[in-house]
Amino acid sequence: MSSPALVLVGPPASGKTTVGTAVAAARSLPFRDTDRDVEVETGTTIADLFVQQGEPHFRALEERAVARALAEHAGVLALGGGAVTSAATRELLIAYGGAGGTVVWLDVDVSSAARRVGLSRDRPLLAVNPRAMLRAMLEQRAPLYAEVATHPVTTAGRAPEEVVADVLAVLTQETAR
Ligand SMILES: Nc1ncnc2c1ncn2[C@@H]1O[C@H](COP(=O)(O)OP(=O)(O)OP(=O)(O)O)[C@@H](O)[C@H]1O
Ligand SMILES: O=C(O)C1=C[C@@H](O)[C@@H](O)[C@H](O)C1
Ligand SMILES: [Mg+2]
Repeated sequence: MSSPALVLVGPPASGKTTVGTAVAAARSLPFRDTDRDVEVETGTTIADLFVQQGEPHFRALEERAVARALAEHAGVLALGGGAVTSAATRELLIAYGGAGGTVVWLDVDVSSAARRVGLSRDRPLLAVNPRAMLRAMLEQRAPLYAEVATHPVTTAGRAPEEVVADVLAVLTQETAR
């Protein structure tokens, strides 16, 4: 059993994969992404899982993947954008944060997120009217990210390098405590 050096939460296109990969490289830590874990476990893509099995099935797999990664991954862990919609996952994250873990919420505004998503079709929930979906997601989920986060970090209008520097500073500050 181990626990992550850092957990990243945030909406789609907030930069979890981009920032998480860079932070992990800077600290020589392994990077893990629960979306990827679910894809490896099922041998399919998240987009196909949504279409073929439905969102509730994906959410159940995601809940298990998050619990497993929180228990065994010692590096940087990025969660799927909607992972915090599970009360069980929020409880695990709050316990991890309470025990000294670091949960960074990468916050983003609707316009930046919409621009970053562009015409990508990899995100099933954003396949139709991405801007309106992002707006609703950001509004509904902000309190959930806030509930589990130990450190909010804004990414709106900021280059990935700036966000990476902020997250590294959070880690340095937490290690010194
Ligand atoms: N701070 C930033 N400024 C501008 N573009 C960014 C920033 N962070 C990430 N991006 C770009 O936005 C896109 C989405 O980023 P990324 O895949 O890291 O987000 P994510 O949070 O992992 O999304 P998902 O929840 O879908 O996995 C990528 O093309 C990335 O290069
Ligand atoms: O925001 C969401 O609900 C999602 C985000 C992605 O990371 C994937 O987990 C999936 O596309 C659902
Ligand atoms: Mg990602």
